[in-house]
Parts: sequence; structure tokens; C-alpha cells
Amino acid sequence: MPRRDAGSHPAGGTDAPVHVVVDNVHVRYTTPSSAATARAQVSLPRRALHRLVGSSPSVLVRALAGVSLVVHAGEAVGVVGLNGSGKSTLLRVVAGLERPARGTVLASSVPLLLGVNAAMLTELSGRENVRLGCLAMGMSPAEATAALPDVVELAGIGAAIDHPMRTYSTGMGARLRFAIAAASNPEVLLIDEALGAGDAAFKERSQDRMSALRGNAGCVLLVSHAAQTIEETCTRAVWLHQGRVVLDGEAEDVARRYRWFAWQLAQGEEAKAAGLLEEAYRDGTDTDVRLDLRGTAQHQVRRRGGR
Ligand SMILES: Nc1ncnc2c1ncn2[C@@H]1O[C@H](COP(=O)(O)OP(=O)(O)OP(=O)(O)O)[C@@H](O)[C@H]1O
Repeated sequence: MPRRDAGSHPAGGTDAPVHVVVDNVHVRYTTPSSAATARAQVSLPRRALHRLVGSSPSVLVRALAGVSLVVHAGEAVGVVGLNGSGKSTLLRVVAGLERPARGTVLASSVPLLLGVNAAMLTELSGRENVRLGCLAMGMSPAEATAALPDVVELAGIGAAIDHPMRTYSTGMGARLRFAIAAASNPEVLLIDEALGAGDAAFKERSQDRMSALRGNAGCVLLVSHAAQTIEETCTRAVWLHQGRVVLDGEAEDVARRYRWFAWQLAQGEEAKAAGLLEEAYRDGTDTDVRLDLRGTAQHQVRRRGGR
């Protein structure tokens, strides 16, 4: 994946340096499907072959279908959307763990992805995992030793820091993972649902830490199903639906509109939800990115403006 210097200046909005550029990114997965529609797309001989070996034909899933966005230093961007809308894929593609079928991702430095499943050695204590985690993020042994007290304090799990991680609750594990990731002070921090399991005290600590990181010219991209977390934690939010950006704007506004849409769906009011989605899409913006040969990005935000 091209990962060049994203240092550029935007044509609109903030003047802060750009840390992440996602330019018309498409991600597709080919996945086996037992659905009749998938079978119907396969030729008869191939269908017979599938039956013979007991396999299923494949279908193409468009996880991201032309996503463009630009993230500046100092921003915390929340990503909301229904299950399967492409949120985790977006984070993975920015982290460089997924290669887009089309489009470009640029980051000013290697992004750090913090997920619920971030690898930990569960037989080791939290403290030992902190040390390993710091070394894995590229710290020297001396830096890891120096970072340890801060990480332990931020995690705030008391005596449990010396217990094996297999004895931790989900929330305790989440606190430790976040504390380890934040210790490296990454310029681009990607958080996938990893904060959801924390309690109120942790929520406050993690918000403080993210503010400090943003104040330090870093940026955060945060996926959460809790639209309220996005409202409280982020400066901006992106609503994804079926791999496309519906809205990209002020966190409170985007989260509120998404929440209202999701609530209508949950009530079985599908027509109403579809109307809200359409209206939000019309009110949204498109981001046009122009890359020059040196990999510098310029971008422009265009209103879709259907009303
Ligand atoms: N490895 C994979 N192989 C096949 N399809 C995948 C794979 N990963 C994701 N997908 C599909 O891509 C689409 C987007 O998935 P993604 O995990 O990005 O959604 P999400 O918005 O994060 O969902 P959730 O809120 O449920 O976590 C879904 O249709 C999903 O089934």
C-alpha cells in the first residue's frame, strides 16, 4: 500500500497539518455464500463441482465503496454506522492491515491500531504485558522501563496489574490495552470499539488521554457503536452506510442524526429510517483529494446539496 507523507494543507476547514488521507478507497472481499442468489450466478458445471466437494460459491462483498476523508492533527474523528457498514475495515485499511482494491491511503506516520482483540499474553501479568507491549511498539528497553509507571497509572487497575491477564475482566483488559497504546504517543491512533468495556472512571481517563494526544498534534479515529461515546469524545464524526460516507461533520450533529436513524430501524420503522438516511446523504459532503507526484495531498470538501 502506498504510504507516503500526508503532510499537506487543506483547501477548506482547519489549517492544521494533515495526518491521514483516504482517497476513494474501495475494499472488497470474496466470501463463500450458500444463498440461492450466489448459486444462480455460477455456471451449471461449477455448481455441480461445488456440490461434489461440498463447498459454496463465492460472492463479492463491498466493504468500502469509495470512501474519501482527510484527518488533521488535533482531530478526534468518530466512525458510526450499522453492523457491517465498513467501520472496522476503514480502520484496518488506514492501519495498513488491509490493501484497498482501489484508492490510496496516506498517513504521516505509522498508525497504531488498538482493537478489542489486541494481542496480549494472557499467562503473563498486566505489568509484564505493558513491558512487552512497549517493546513491540518500538521502545528501547530503557524507554519501556521509563514508561511503565505512567501506563500502570493510566490503566488504574490496582493490584491486578501483577495478576495474570487471563484473570482480567473485559473492562480491565480494555483499560490496559488503551494505556499501553497511548504510552507510545502515536501521531495517528486508531481505536476499534476498545473503549466500550470501560467504566465511567476509565472513560474519563481515556478521554483526558485522547485530548492530551490531540493537543500534542496527534489525531484519533474511533469506531464505536455507542453514538454517545462519539459525541462525548470526538470533534468530528463520519457516518458510514454500506461502505459509503453518508455524513462527515460535527460529532454531535452526525451522532445525533445517526442515532435517530438507528432508533427508527430498531422500531421497525424502515421507511422512516430510509427517509432519514436519504436526507442525511443529501445534506452530506464529498471529499475530493488530489495527490501530486510527491504524494502531497490537497483536498476540497463539496456539498452534495440536494435541497
Ligand atoms: N475478512 C472478511 N471476509 C469477508 N467479508 C468481510 C471480512 N471482513 C469484513 N467483511 C465484510 O465487510 C463488510 C464490512 O465489515 P466491517 O467489519 O468493516 O463492518 P463494521 O461496520 O465494522 O461492522 P460491526 O459494527 O458489526 O463491527 C461486512 O459485510 C462484512 O461481512
